[in-house]
Amino acid sequence: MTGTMKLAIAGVAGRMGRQLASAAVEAGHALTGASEAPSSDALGAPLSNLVHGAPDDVQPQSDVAKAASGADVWLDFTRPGATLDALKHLKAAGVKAVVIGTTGFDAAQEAEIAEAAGELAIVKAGNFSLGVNLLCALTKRAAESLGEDWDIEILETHHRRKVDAPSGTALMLGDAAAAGRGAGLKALRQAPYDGPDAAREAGKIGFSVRRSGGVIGEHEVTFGSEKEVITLAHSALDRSVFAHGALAAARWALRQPAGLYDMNDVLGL
Ligand SMILES: NC(=O)C1=CN([C@@H]2O[C@H](COP(=O)(O)OP(=O)(O)OC[C@H]3O[C@@H](n4cnc5c(N)ncnc54)[C@H](OP(=O)(O)O)[C@@H]3O)[C@@H](O)[C@H]2O)C=CC1
Ligand SMILES: O=C(O)C1=N[C@H](C(=O)O)C[C@H](O)C1
Repeated sequence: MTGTMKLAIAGVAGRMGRQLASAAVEAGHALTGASEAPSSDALGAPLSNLVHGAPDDVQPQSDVAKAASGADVWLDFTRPGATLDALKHLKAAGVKAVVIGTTGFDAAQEAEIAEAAGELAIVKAGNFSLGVNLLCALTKRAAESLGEDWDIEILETHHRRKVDAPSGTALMLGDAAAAGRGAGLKALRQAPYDGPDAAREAGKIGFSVRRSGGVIGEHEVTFGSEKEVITLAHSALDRSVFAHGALAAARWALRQPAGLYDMNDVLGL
């Protein structure tokens, strides 16, 4: 499918919400609706107040059904509770596809998303940038090639306002590394290094987290043996990379049957 998509953006006043709205306007898509938290100052004000070039006659709503009405795609980069609440209303509102960028879901919440994918085409990713998705493929490949005597460690750095840790991207990289070792991350995740008995366990995948100022997102995977270290890394220099990836995912999802997809499916990686 080419041409204009009808889009609704959840959490439109947030960092990613604004990026998504601005990328959608730039690409000529129709912004038919937007949501915000019940306490948000942005509720009821024209979307053009938030994003240059956005329509004057669309206002952020706290009611998901109203925000989603008329949209083909719901783009959601908010908080786990908000995303799950929205999923309950989207099918009835006529939405065909959903793009979820929100991170920080627990296992029970992941299961709720999988259930919603029984009736909606959902693309969910902890990172929508091309670079990070390629980095995941490279990480899997390196983990396949290197034995347990190469320690896998993942370091992520983000801005001081990020609430979840480790980042969704770090967990994607951990999943990729674990898959390369023929296992799941649940089995291979190293307990945090903290306290008097915090030695590394052979074959485990460790995570370190930094929060600092305005850093958009930096990820590093190291494979360390006794005598050499391989480092694979990615830095996001602009949030628009996530928004452009999300719009590509939206376009792709509109052509798919109901199901749960990720960026590997969209990019054919
Ligand atoms: N997958 C990817 O490529 C990327 C994912 N992310 C993820 O996206 C999420 C959002 O990140 P970011 O934009 O930086 O965060 P922000 O806090 O800037 O934005 C989130 C927005 O959602 C709003 N919100 C909260 N509850 C609701 C609700 N019930 N209904 C509607 N809106 C709501 C917030 O409002 P309020 O502030 O008033 O609570 C806020 O405006 C995070 O989970 C982050 O990790 C971020 C970048 C890329
Ligand atoms: O919260 C953020 O900002 C980001 N979140 C995503 C994550 O949790 O990995 C993606 C990106 O790194 C920015």
